[in-house]
Amino acid sequence: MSDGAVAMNSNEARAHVLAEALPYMQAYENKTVVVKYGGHAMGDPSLGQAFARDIALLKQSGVNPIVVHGGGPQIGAMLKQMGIESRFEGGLRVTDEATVKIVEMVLAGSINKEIVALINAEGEWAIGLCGKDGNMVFARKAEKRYLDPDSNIERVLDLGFVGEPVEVDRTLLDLLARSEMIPVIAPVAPGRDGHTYNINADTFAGAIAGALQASRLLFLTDVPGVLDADKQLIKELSVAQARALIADGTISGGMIPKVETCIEAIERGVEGVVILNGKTRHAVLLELLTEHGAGTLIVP
Ligand SMILES: Nc1ncnc2c1ncn2[C@@H]1O[C@H](COP(=O)(O)OP(=O)(O)O)[C@@H](O)[C@H]1O
Ligand SMILES: CC(=O)N[C@@H](CCC(=O)OP(=O)(O)O)C(=O)O
Repeated sequence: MSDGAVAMNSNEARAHVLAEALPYMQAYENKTVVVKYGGHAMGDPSLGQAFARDIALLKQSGVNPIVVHGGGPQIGAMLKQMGIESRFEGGLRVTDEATVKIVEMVLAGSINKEIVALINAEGEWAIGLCGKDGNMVFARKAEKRYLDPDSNIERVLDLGFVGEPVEVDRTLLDLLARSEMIPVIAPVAPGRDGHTYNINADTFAGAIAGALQASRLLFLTDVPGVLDADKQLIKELSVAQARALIADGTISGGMIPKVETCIEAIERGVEGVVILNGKTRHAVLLELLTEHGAGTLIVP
């Protein structure tokens, strides 16, 4: 085959892909898509680059992408280096005063700027923020209640400086949506009490998506989606089914805040919420711009 024929074929293939993607691109034009980029989905540099390319392409296609990132494993590694042990309750990191400083340093510092740099390298203008910037998010101390099996009395777990977002001011995000900038947000926010709070990145992404009435909220993690007791992917999950899987223990650990956030986001009016594997190259584009959505779609 001549070089010309190869070029023709690859051009044809590209045209075919574009023609298929066009209706989806048009459907998302000027729409907000919040992408939660989990710490487990990061790691491999070429995957990070592919992720950044997807976000840049969305912006270039007229979509308004907003990245909220995590970094749980990276925080764990830094704490370990400093001789601090990580402890989780119901998927949330118990966060004392020393820990919250490291959390802010890792999330709003190194990870945030790495993602900003990756998107900028794709020719776009990313801007790194956390809840503190532009008074975007205020949090309050999280209250996790549980039933003490010995006394049958409801107790409150003290997780230290773990917060839950209670106020989201969209002024800055609305301003950025009208600009060339792509917001990349770390899940750290102040409280009205003057403390800094560590917020689970899923919960934070849900609050942002809810406040903006986003068209889509995507959770990029390290598993194909929500798995059943036999480790098989559940393609669609109703709110009632999701609650039952949490109650019977099929959904555990970090998947609990993720699924709870999906439920809340749907209740707040986010149009579609998907949990999918961020380790699949170009997972974001494949999910949004092709017919074959991957992962678990949560429906009312
Ligand atoms: N039913 C389930 N289906 C899929 N993953 C689950 C389930 N129950 C628990 N998990 C765990 O949840 C993890 C994803 O949550 P998390 O570690 O917080 O991810 P991320 O860092 O991407 O937010 C999976 O790697 C898996 O170990
Ligand atoms: C309160 C709480 O647990 N905060 C999380 C924040 C980071 C996060 O959520 O990161 P992933 O999305 O990678 O899990 C933590 O300290 O690990």
